[in-house]
Amino acid sequence: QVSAAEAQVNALEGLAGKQPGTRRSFAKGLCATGHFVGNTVGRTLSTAAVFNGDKVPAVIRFSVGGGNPRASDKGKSARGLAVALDLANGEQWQMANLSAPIFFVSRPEQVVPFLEARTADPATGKPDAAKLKAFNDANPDTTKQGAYFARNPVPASYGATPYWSTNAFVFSDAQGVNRHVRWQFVPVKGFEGLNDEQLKALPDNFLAEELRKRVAAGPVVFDFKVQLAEAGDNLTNPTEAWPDSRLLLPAGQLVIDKVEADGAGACERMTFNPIVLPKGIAPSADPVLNARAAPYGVSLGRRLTEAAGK
Ligand code: HEM
Repeated sequence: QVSAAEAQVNALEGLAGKQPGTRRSFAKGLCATGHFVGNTVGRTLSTAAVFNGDKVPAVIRFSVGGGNPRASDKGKSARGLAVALDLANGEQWQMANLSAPIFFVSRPEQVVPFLEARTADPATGKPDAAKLKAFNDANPDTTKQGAYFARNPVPASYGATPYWSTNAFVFSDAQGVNRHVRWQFVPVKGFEGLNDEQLKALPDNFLAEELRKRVAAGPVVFDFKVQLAEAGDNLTNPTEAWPDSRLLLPAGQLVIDKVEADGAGACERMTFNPIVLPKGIAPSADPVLNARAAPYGVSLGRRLTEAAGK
């Protein structure tokens, strides 16, 4: 009997091929460190101690989507920003955000068939086009994230693209009011994209070195912005962004001031489990969010035991 989480991780391995010792999703990446500082808006929205205004140490990982640790940095695919904040009171806030406002499935049950429809048929070495079309036709919601990446430029830097929670969370304030939110990390210096000519001139691996150079010249800073849901917004489907007209409130900043060498750093031998949250922030009922803890654990277990040669 294979659990849903094991089946999801198996399907990620099926698509990317077995890549021992690395994450089964967002396999390519590097560690960084810095800190988070919350502000008064954060304190108004949530009682979480992370917003108290003190510097909260952050372990960070930037990544490229997919299960291949040798993926090109030039792909029209996701970039990831994972953050683990160690609060002075002993709590942790872990998150794994990506460079699109939406995710590729509405429901966890779609993950395995989505990946399988894109996996090469051993007979032809290519995905079965008819199978992919049938899946897409039956699940049009799963084509929206790909369309988002296709119409947006490839980011020039890990430090110059926004990242979204995509899933909704619940912030609780001191009066006991609960608000559904989604958050974004927005680079204070703005988005930098690459045109086709610039892309051609770059090697497949440029993001890690670019980030080291950028941070050597000065800290990379993201505004942490909280988007508030209004009545009628879909709270449980991460393929549906909320309208841009929703209030978007800056509640703090993430500062990155150190980038590790390839393969080094605290982010390597841990996972970023998005339902590890401080008191004052809770998971929403989004089924995709609640399905994330188990496969992250499965992937961590597999890669750590492989790395140990077990
Ligand atoms: C049921 C749906 C999902 C499954 C099965 C899944 C699976 C995974 C797995 C297996 C990993 C590797 C974990 C590790 O080895 O540490 C991972 C990492 C990641 N996932 Fe998901 N995921 C899901 C949903 C999402 C969503 C909704 C987002 C949107 C923000 C997301 C963003 C990321 C990012 C950015 C990472 C890399 C984190 C890091 O750098 O450690 N995932 N996911």
